Amino acid sequence: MTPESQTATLAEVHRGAPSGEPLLFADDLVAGYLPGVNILQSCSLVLHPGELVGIIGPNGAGKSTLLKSLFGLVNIRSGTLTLKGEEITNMRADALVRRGVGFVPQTNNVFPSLTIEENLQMGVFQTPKQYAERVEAVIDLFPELGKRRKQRAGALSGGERQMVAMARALMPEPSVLLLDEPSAGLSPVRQDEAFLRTRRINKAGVSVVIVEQNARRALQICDRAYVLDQGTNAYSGPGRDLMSDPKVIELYLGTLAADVEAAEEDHGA
Ligand SMILES: Nc1ncnc2c1ncn2[C@@H]1O[C@H](COP(=O)(O)OP(=O)(O)OP(=O)(O)O)[C@@H](O)[C@H]1O
Repeated sequence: MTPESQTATLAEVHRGAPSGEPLLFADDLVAGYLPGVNILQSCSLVLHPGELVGIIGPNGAGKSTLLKSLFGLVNIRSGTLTLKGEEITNMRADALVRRGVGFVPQTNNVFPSLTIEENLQMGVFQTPKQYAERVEAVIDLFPELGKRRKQRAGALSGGERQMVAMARALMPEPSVLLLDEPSAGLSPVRQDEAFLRTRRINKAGVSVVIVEQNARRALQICDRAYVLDQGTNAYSGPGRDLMSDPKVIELYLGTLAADVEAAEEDHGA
């Protein structure tokens, strides 16, 4: 492959990505859980400073697996992962936290027997002195948590737990935040709040990668997104471009909303 054709291919895989050195670069990852079974076949992603990048795609496409491989939780079998130009392939999660990467899992993401305050302390267990410095800035992003610091996390609703998990991940002041389906299991209103909160965190200077089932909402808030299918990159581009791309609509977003509207118009509703 000539350097020119390689550049063309890269531009296609990362359509719409800014130029310059990426903050995070996953290049051609092959990864999986069980020996001999690759879930990610050849998967790439770049995140530039200040970006909010989405990962969408059908069930089982490997979205969460890609996110976990960025945080050292799934074995990368080939390909490379770099953070600010330094290789971090298969680096352990605790080392990644020290380098400024935060991760919010989709489920089991709080310590239920600990209070909100203690959960936030766990976020900086490697650097406990940071707690006093960071806690008020983080509570500013989640004022609801400030009023309930002594409440046990196990007694909170799904949406409130999600807030605690995000707040805990923000305690060490990460430069990259990896979010696995922050809207999962929430009511539509709470989902909207989760998306707006994600955007606010991004605007506060944290670069974000978000995996989402709610593809339309994710595309509305993301600068760019990757559509995965069967463990590999299917499409990519700015969120709004993907939302109006007929192929993406047909295969991944569904046409139900448009169909319902058309049917209602036909029936004079
Ligand atoms: N811990 C695990 N051990 C073995 N296989 C797993 C494990 N976790 C996920 N997989 C497999 O990896 C594949 C991709 O799963 P993944 O959770 O990454 O998909 P996804 O795109 O996030 O799907 P969804 O939108 O349904 O959450 C699936 O076939 C799944 O069965």
